[in-house]
Amino acid sequence: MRYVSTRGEASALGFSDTILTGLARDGGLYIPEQWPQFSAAEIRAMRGLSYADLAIRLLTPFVGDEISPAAFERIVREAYATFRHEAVCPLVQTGANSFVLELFHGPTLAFKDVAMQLLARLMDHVLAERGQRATITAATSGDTGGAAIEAFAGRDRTDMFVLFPHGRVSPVQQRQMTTSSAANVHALAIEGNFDDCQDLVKAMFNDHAFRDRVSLSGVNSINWARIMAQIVYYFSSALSLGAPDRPVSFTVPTGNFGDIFAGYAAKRMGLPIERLVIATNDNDILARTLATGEYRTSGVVVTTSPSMDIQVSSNFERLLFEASNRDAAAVRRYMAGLKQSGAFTIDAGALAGIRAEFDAGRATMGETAATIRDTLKASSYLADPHTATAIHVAGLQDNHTVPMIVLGTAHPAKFPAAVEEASGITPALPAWLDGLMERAEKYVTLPSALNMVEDHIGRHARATR
Ligand SMILES: Cc1ncc(COP(=O)(O)O)c(C=O)c1O
Ligand SMILES: N[C@@H](CCOP(=O)(O)O)C(=O)O
Repeated sequence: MRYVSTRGEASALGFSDTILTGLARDGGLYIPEQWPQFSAAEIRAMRGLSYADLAIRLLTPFVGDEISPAAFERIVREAYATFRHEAVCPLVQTGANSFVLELFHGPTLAFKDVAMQLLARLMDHVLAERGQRATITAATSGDTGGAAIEAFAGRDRTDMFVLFPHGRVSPVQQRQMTTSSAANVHALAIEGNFDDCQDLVKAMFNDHAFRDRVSLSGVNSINWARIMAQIVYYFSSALSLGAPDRPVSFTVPTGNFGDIFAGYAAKRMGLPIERLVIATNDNDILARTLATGEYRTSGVVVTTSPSMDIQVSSNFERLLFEASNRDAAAVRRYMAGLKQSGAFTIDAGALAGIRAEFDAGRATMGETAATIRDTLKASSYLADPHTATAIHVAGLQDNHTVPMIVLGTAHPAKFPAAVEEASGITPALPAWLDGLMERAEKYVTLPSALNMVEDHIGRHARATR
């Protein structure tokens, strides 16, 4: 399988180079040249497979022959053995035709673990085969950083630099990023918001001299392997409800658009999905875009679902590429508009294509709190604030004829203050995180300034030439 850039000006790459490269050299995101196809009979034959076996079956076409089947199988099995639930991503029924797909049984209690546990092992394998080292960056609004640190801590071939917005993550999220004792882990508190962190990471990739000097790589969902790994749970949950003979819909709490784009990819691969519903918090840029056709950024609002406090939704670029029939020039035009004026208008044909697949809705903080309370009362289910935004938005949809699966993206104990205020219950961290809040923290605070961040990374990265 080859991968092409959404901006059409970077060379196409194979799987291993794609995952090490992160952002394409033209600033675009890599996407497979074609979508692997699975027929209804092939999907039916996946029923009953373990999560790891399903992942091997679905992901092998993306990897191709660049990693041996035996090594890939070992990597997948090891990645999912880190999860504390036998099913890896269990599906819980919360209503007559409503389900929550729990994606938070990995080591850091967030859906990011599903992809990060796999990606870290894949990168390690490729770097070891090539005898190389890499400097890995991640911008985080809270969860990606913790998952990345957990997955990469202690790995000899990589140094991990996580940029998080100072004072804007939950205390549990912060401790997960700042208490690692691994020498290859560096937590950087940036004086700004998540979009500033993400801009810094993209700017480092676009500074080719710096990028080459430190062998820069990235594990945000700009990295194709993040999206790829997340495709599997769309299949696993739909299969358990009767796919391919019964379609399902998904509502996804959305920020950087990576998780829901994986659902779109699953559909392109043959999984019968009726609707993909984007759920936002008060940072509702995507809901507004679907309604008006104009993508217009505004200031980030601080909410009780901080991981979704995002304005610039990176993976929307992948959808724009697909919806405009892979017209890279159109994507370049949209992205130039975003850079120059913080806005662009989607062409009518592409917008119609997006609306044919997606719906969108918003949950305010008040609606999110009420949903946590009401869901607990109605179904004895305690949702975290991110999952609750999606439960609220799922309830606004009028098509209830097919099962609605809400993606449960974080454990409620990651956001105890918001959950307690809404429900009166303080969710406890699982035993394996005992003592997390008492451990000593280690991080540096930096202004949102490219030269200072590059200087810090350049001095600490072992891959620096
Ligand atoms: C708990 C949680 N829910 C939802 C999201 C949004 O996911 P995405 O950025 O893939 O849209 C995030 C962060 O990405 C998150 O950490
Ligand atoms: N919500 C994310 C933001 C980064 O998203 P990513 O999926 O692109 O890594 C977070 O929790 O950090």
